[in-house]
Amino acid sequence: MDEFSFIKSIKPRFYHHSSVQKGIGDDAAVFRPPSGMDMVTATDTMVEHVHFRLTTMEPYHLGYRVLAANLSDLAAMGSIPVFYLVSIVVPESWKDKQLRSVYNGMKEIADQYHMDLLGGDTVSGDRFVISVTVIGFVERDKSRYRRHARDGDVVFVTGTLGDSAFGLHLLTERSFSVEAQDHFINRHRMPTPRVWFSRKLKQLDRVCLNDISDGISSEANEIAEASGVDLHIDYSQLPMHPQLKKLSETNQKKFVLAGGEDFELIGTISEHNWSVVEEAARQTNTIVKKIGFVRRKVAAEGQVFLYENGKKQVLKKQGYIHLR
Ligand SMILES: Nc1ncnc2c1ncn2[C@@H]1O[C@H](COP(=O)(O)OP(=O)(O)O)[C@@H](O)[C@H]1O
Ligand SMILES: Cc1ncc(C[n+]2csc(CCOP(=O)(O)OP(=O)(O)O)c2C)c(N)n1
Ligand SMILES: [Mg+2]
Ligand SMILES: [Mg+2]
Ligand SMILES: [Mg+2]
Repeated sequence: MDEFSFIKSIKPRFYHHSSVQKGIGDDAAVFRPPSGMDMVTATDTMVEHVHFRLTTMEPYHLGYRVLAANLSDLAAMGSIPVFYLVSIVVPESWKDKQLRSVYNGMKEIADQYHMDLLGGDTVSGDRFVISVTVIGFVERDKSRYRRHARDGDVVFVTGTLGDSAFGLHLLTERSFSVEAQDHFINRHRMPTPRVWFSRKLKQLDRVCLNDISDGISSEANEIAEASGVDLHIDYSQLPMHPQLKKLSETNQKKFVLAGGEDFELIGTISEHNWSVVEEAARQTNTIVKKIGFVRRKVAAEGQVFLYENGKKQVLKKQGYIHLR
């Protein structure tokens, strides 16, 4: 199938959002943003051999996951997902069926949020790359910035940490005898962006949120830097699957602190508003756990301190870093 018939085949038959004036099929897409809302946009790319291998992911998972990663950024801003655009680089060896599966994976998660595919770009190249851009809306001035942490806040995190990286480890090491292995593999291939949880916080004036793509050590530091505060985190409070508790200390820390790709949220909020977080978690079936608190910074830059067995140490950014 050539580029043009492929584009025809993925063109949506209808749009969920009547604000779409022009979707796929012109030089660009056009939509009318609702009044009283701010527009939020993010983009994330997945590259073969960097973010996935076809030995550990089906094309369907690839599509699901790249959109989930983008939705996670919209969740971290407190926004409602609305539109997405997709650019692909496709090697000649790829079959039509594989490409279609990628789009089916994206559609699976897009439909959960009534998102419309508005456009993209198709080119051939020597390895598979997929880049997704998402567009969302958020009530004016209610975006959840990394700079919103304040002295006295509690620090919380959703879900459990390290599951995705442990899932990838099981897939690449082919060590398939671990209890609950399907849980870990599924968390790696089809992560859940915490969109509904973050939307339930919309009544609050201030919430600081960041999504965990690189590992909590990295994202906690991003909050500390952006807010100019210190985050104090208790290692024993970090939520983890019982299976991860059985690992050696070094391995456990590698997955939990620096594993990344969990697409959970780390946030801070005033102690006074904690009950709203608990209620949001209950209503959306999300696990949420307090893991520490925010204090005024003690050095020129905000830092993260990790407490473990009575010892306090600086927690540096460790997650996944490109262009090293
Ligand atoms: N190549 C780039 N050109 C322009 N902006 C970029 C580029 N890469 C990242 N950014 C911007 O830098 C910020 C941090 O990006 P990133 O660390 O990828 O965030 P996230 O982990 O949430 O995806 C974002 O505002 C993102 O849009
Ligand atoms: C084959 C393979 N190797 C390694 C990883 C692990 N990995 C790749 S990129 C990454 C970090 C997240 O990706 P990035 O592009 O930094 O996302 P962003 O922070 O922009 O959301 C991790 C943990 C993987 N998923 N697959
Ligand atoms: Mg990014
Ligand atoms: Mg992010
Ligand atoms: Mg990253």
